[in-house]
Amino acid sequence: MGHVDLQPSSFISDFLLQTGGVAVIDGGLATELERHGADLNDPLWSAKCLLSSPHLIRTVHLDYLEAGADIIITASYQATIQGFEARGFSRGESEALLRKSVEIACEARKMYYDRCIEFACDDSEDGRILKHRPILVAASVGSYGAYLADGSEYSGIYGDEITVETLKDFHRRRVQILADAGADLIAFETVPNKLEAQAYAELLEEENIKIPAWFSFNSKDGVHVVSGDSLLECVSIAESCKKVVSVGINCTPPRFIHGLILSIKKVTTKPILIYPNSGESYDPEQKEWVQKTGVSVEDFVSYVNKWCEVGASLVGGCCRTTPNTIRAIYRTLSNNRSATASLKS
Ligand code: MET
Ligand SMILES: [Zn+2]
Repeated sequence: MGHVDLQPSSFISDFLLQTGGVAVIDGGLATELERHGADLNDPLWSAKCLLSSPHLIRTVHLDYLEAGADIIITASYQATIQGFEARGFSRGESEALLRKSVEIACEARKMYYDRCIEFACDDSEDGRILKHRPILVAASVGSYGAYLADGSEYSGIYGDEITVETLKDFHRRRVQILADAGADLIAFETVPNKLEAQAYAELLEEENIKIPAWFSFNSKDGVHVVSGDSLLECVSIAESCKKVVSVGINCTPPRFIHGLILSIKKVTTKPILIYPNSGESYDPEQKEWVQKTGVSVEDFVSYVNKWCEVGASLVGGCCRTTPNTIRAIYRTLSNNRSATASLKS
C-alpha cells in the first residue's frame, strides 16, 4: 500500500503512527454476508461467496471501510485449494479463487479512495466515514479445522495423525498464493492450538514469505487457547518469528479479553491485536449462533478504551459484529485520541 515500511519490525509501528496509535480492524465478514442474505451453510462457508457473489464481498468490505476500519480481512478464511478441488475445480482454478479474495478487497479499497476524493470530507451526512488514510488488506488464513468444518476449529483437537509437517503441507501453497496476490499481510486467524501456530511460523520462514503476518488465537475459557494448549506458549511462538508483526485474540467473548491481554503482554513485545466476537454462544450441533446471548454494541464499545489502556493496539470485531460495531469503535477511539491530543496541547 506504499505508506508502510516493509521491514517486519517497523511495519505495524509505522502504520500505527499514521492511525494515531490504535488501528481499527473490520468486523465479522461471514456474519455480514449472511445479513445480506448469503446462505453460508456450506463447507466453504464465507468462501462460497467467491463463487456465487463476489460483488457482495466487495460491498461488505466497503461498508467496513466506511465504518472506519483501517484493516480489512479477505474472504479466504475457509478458502483452500483442497476445499475448492473437492468441489470439482482444477488446481489452477482453485488458486485463482484464492487470488480473487485478495483482488476483491483491493478493489474495495480503490473504490473507497475514489469515494473519499468524490466527497472530500471526513464524515458524510449519512454517517459514512470518508477519510483518506492508509488501509491494509489482510489475507485471511483459517485453520485446518476450519477447512474440515467438523467443529475442530473450536476444539483444536486434530488427533495424533496430524503433525506439524501435515499442517505445513496443508497450508503451504495457499499461503504462498495469498502472499503473492497483493495483500499487505497475512492474518492467521482463530488459531486453535500450538501445533498449527508452529506450522505457520515454520512456513513463514522456510518459504521465505514476502509479506508480514499476524497470529490471532481464540480462547473459550479466558486462559488457554481453545485446544487447552498454553496461550503463553502459543504467543511465544509468534514472538520468536520475525515475520510476525502482531499477535492477539479473535472470535472470543469480550468478557475474556482484558485478562487475555494482560497474559499476552507478559510474553510479547509486538503490538497486540484484539477482535472479539459478540459474546453470543455458538451451537456446534445446530451450526448457528444462539441469539441474544451476547453483549450490545454499547457494552462492546465500553470495553474498547480499557483494552487499549492495558495494551491493545489493533481493535475490531469478529463473528456477529457488524459495521455498527466498527463505527462505534472508530468513534470511541477518535474521541479518545482527540481528548489525549487536547490534554497534550
Ligand atoms: N475473518 C473471518 C470472518 O469474519 C473470521 C471468522 S472466525 C470463525 O468471517
Ligand atoms: Zn469469528
